[in-house]
Amino acid sequence: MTDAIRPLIAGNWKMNGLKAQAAEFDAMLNGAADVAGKADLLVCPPATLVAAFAEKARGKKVAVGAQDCHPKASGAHTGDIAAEMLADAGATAIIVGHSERRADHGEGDALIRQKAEAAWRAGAIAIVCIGETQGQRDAGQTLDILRGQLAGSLPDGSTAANLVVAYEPVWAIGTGLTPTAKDVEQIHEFIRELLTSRFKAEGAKMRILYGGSVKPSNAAELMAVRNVNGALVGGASLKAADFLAIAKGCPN
Ligand SMILES: O=C[C@H](O)COP(=O)(O)O
Repeated sequence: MTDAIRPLIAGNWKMNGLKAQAAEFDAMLNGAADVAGKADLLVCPPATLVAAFAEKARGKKVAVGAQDCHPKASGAHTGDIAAEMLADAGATAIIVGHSERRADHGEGDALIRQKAEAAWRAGAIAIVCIGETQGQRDAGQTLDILRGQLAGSLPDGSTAANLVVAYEPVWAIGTGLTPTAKDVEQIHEFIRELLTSRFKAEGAKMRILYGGSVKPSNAAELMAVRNVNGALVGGASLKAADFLAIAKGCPN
């Protein structure tokens, strides 16, 4: 029964956040108990803040994650960060394949799959992002794109415990635009069918997050959609009040 899946509200701070923003994270920690009945909370700050946030979050109801990792565990890869390093800093989940990494760094499905496996190797959950661009949507290619990204990015061995899928239409990210609830329902149902077909019972239990301009004013409608098991939140996750309000919007 997919309806019994506990929602996850994950905040992706992207390339935002200095030590001074720790006060906003403190406010999230303070407010988390009020929304704990609604959803699990995860904040993915920039890598520079993972260790400090994880230390603050110890014993609290907010997990700390990271936004990307290198597929290898160590080696001569200047500027890169291994999943093991992020886990060592306290990250329990790692986002991989975000559309901004696909676009800015030319990351493809095969690399993203290796990164998801790297997250597992380090003991972290992989949050694998998929989503179509505006051009692909206009060309009627959305389902083909999503099918291909899922097939290529998700490793064999994915389970409800080690993998989360985040559907993020690229045209909805940071634009204030969102698909209609009906569109989200159809696409999440399509993703669920593919997950169940490949991963059987585990696929039926996997979380499928929606991401793209989620905010307090639209969270309740989006989170009530069948097969939407939480959100991957960008801009609105930088403010504790908005992030917590989004979690409050999850159905009981
Ligand atoms: O990872 C988060 C998504 O890219 C959504 O970003 P946004 O909430 O700012 O649209």
